[in-house]
Amino acid sequence: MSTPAAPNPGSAAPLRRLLLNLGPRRAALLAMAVAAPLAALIAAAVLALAHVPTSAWTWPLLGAALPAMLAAPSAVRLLVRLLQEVDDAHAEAERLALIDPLTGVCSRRQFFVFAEAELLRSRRAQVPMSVLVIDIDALRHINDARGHDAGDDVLQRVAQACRSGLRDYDTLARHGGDSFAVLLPQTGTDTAVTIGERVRTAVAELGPVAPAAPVTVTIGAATLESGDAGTVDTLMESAEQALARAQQAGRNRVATQ
Ligand SMILES: Nc1nc2c(ncn2[C@@H]2O[C@H](COP(=O)(O)OP(=O)(O)OP(=O)(O)O)[C@@H](O)[C@H]2O)c(=O)[nH]1
Repeated sequence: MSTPAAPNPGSAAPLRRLLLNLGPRRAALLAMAVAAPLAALIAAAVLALAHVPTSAWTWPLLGAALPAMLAAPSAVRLLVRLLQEVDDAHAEAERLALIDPLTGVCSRRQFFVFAEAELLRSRRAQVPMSVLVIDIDALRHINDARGHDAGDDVLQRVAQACRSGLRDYDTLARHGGDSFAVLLPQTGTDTAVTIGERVRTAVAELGPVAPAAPVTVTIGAATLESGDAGTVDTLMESAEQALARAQQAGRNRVATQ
């Protein structure tokens, strides 16, 4: 999935970089701080002209206000554009915090937000919940043999294959460089293993994506039964341990905690 390039504060000119780092609220305050004296100066000059044409203040005020009046439209346009950039940069940063830019699946951070909410829900409803940790086998070899772009392509296609094996209400997330995590709400161990097998088969059926060898994944599954004590972290640890066992047993398989 291609994503629009995010505005990069690091490469912007100093003033723009300063504004991009401000955040929308402080940027709006700064804009007001700049605009207010400008508007006051212009207003004072207009008043001086209208009411006291011969005052000693008239010509100095006009002298100061004239460049400000001439520059005002461009200054306003510039401010509006910079404020828009600040807004866009922050919207993009927020989007990147929620979504993995390479594969388009949920970010790891967002996965944990959903998992914590699901844990509360499953405790209240007294139903189990499960997670899968899906690790791509030998991605390092693919990167080394075919290059990083081929590895990226594998990651994207594996993400699509995983999605095809999941239900609409399961959440697929990028968990690490070469791994994904899946949140399976209201799901016990047997169903978690069935879904894990479906995902594993969908990936195996991709065939040889980049190198001659087909791409496969190894999956660890873990379940928090209703009534179990435990946290999202311990649940994920159990899935990681199951994954390690499946890898030791030869990869391209699903194991439970
Ligand atoms: N192309 C690409 N490679 C990545 C990305 N993130 C991590 N990797 C690569 O994934 C590989 C992970 O290596 P390992 O932890 O040894 O895992 P592996 O080679 O898949 O081996 P096993 O998982 O043990 O089967 C490394 O080569 C990383 O460079 C990414 O976003 N794109």
